[in-house]
Amino acid sequence: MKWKVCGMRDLNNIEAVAACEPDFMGFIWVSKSPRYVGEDFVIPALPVKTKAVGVFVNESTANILALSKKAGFQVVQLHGDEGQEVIDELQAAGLLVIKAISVATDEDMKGLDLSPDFYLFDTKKGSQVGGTGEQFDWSILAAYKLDIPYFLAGGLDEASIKEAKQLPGLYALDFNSKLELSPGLKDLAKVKDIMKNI
Ligand SMILES: O=C(O)c1ccccc1N[C@@H]1O[C@H](COP(=O)(O)O)[C@@H](O)[C@H]1O
Repeated sequence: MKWKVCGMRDLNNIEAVAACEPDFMGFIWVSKSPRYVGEDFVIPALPVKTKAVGVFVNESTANILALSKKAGFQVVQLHGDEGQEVIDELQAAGLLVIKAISVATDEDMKGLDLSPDFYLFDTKKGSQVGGTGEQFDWSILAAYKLDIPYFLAGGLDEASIKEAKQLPGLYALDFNSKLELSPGLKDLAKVKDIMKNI
């Protein structure tokens, strides 16, 4: 099972979490987020195994591509209304694309007709996208039949691992706010627990 730690920002904390070698580490370029890295952030060297992910909400393709070169991420996570055209442009530029879908009911799983490299299913909560710290009803995913693998997100912690692993089509677990001491700062003891149990 692959795993991702998202919402990183503090350089010492990045280094400590990177030593646990998650498969993905996420950095949030959303100015309203308490985990926003800021426009001049450059991702420090990560282990070869760990892919850097830039997280965006309705950012322009041109800005994402410019930032991917300046900041150094190979994967993009899109949490807004981005459609196939944006996904195509980012993939054509060599980026892997994760398209986030907010889920509350079975209805939210209908009409998934995009072709990202991965979907990411996250908790729907009003107008908030991402970082809710709350889980949705995972039984909705029991009927998942698409060939596109997905990340599971939304309030995941160490206690989520066993049940989540049973889900069909699951590619990776995405940990964020439940591991935090404060926004953007992960509790290393919790990260190590996950590393051991994943
Ligand atoms: O964490 C944020 O602040 C955030 C802001 C905007 C878009 C995405 C964001 N985070 C992503 O949300 C999911 C779930 O996080 P949580 O575990 O519920 O806190 C995760 O993929 C984060 O990358």
